[in-house]
Amino acid sequence: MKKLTTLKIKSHKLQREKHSLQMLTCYDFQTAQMLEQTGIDMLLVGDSLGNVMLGYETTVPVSLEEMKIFSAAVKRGAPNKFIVADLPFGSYSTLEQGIESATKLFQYSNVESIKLEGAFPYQLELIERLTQIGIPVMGHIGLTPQSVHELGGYYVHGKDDASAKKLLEQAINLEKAGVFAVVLECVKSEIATAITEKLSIPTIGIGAGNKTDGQVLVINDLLKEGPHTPPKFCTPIANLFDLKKDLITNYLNKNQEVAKANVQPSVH
Ligand SMILES: Nc1nc(=O)c2c([nH]1)NC[C@@H]1CN(c3ccc(C(=O)N[C@@H](CCC(=O)O)C(=O)O)cc3)CN21
Ligand SMILES: CC(C)C(=O)C(=O)O
Ligand SMILES: [Mg+2]
Repeated sequence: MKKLTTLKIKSHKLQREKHSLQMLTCYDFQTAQMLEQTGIDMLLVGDSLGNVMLGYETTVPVSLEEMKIFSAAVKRGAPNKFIVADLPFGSYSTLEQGIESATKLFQYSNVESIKLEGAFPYQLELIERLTQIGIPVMGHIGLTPQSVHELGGYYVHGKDDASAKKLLEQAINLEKAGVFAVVLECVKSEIATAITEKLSIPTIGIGAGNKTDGQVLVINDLLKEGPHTPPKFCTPIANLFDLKKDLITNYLNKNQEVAKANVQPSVH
């Protein structure tokens, strides 16, 4: 399968009845090697790596250096996939800082594009500037986890008229600013559908119903790599945590038996 391009992604609307854009997060070399051999459209080196790879409570502590290391590893494992890397919290707090951070992440890791959260005026300007430099940008609105402390928690957005109107405006502004696609995270299904109808670029949903142009999930949630139940919008297709735990436990027990059998019984 040929690697996607921003041009192909932008024209996805023309064939959206035929194909849903499928995206999963990926953080490491070997998982990237595995996904490289699947039909997946796009990989996201999400700042959710802070949660699932590094054990941070939120995505807020994730640094640009960490994003650079994981993004470069994923690119080495999946050179023929279209890769998006998240700009982390605090790396695009001003226009100039955002340009510098995005350039560093993009150039170092060699990924195809970057993603940033929000649609405030300075962020729209940042998106315009980045696309002018040659860095494709994916937008992200609704639940923007980097703002969890400001938002006051993880919840579904677009529940009332004012919030729904704001989301639609943000999505339209992002498209005007030049994003090639936009993530709608935890957006009320009806609003996500309305945004999807309105935009000419694809929408990628997570906890936003099933009418978006594509879907993204955290791969560790999908495979249940951790001990806790994933967010309710994700139904795991496996339980790798228990599977790996049982395999290792069996291996340890077998080794103990072999070790015991090898020891000469002591004579009393
Ligand atoms: N492992 C993981 N999966 C994710 O989907 C994810 C991350 N990490 N880190 C970054 C953000 C944060 N996200 C989150 C985090 C928590 C909820 C959550 O607690 N949801 C509640 C429902 C909240 C409500 O509706 O009020 C749930 O029970 O699923 C949702 C999305 C999505 N992203
Ligand atoms: C949940 C997705 C959209 C994300 O931004 C991440 O994994 O960091
Ligand atoms: Mg993210």
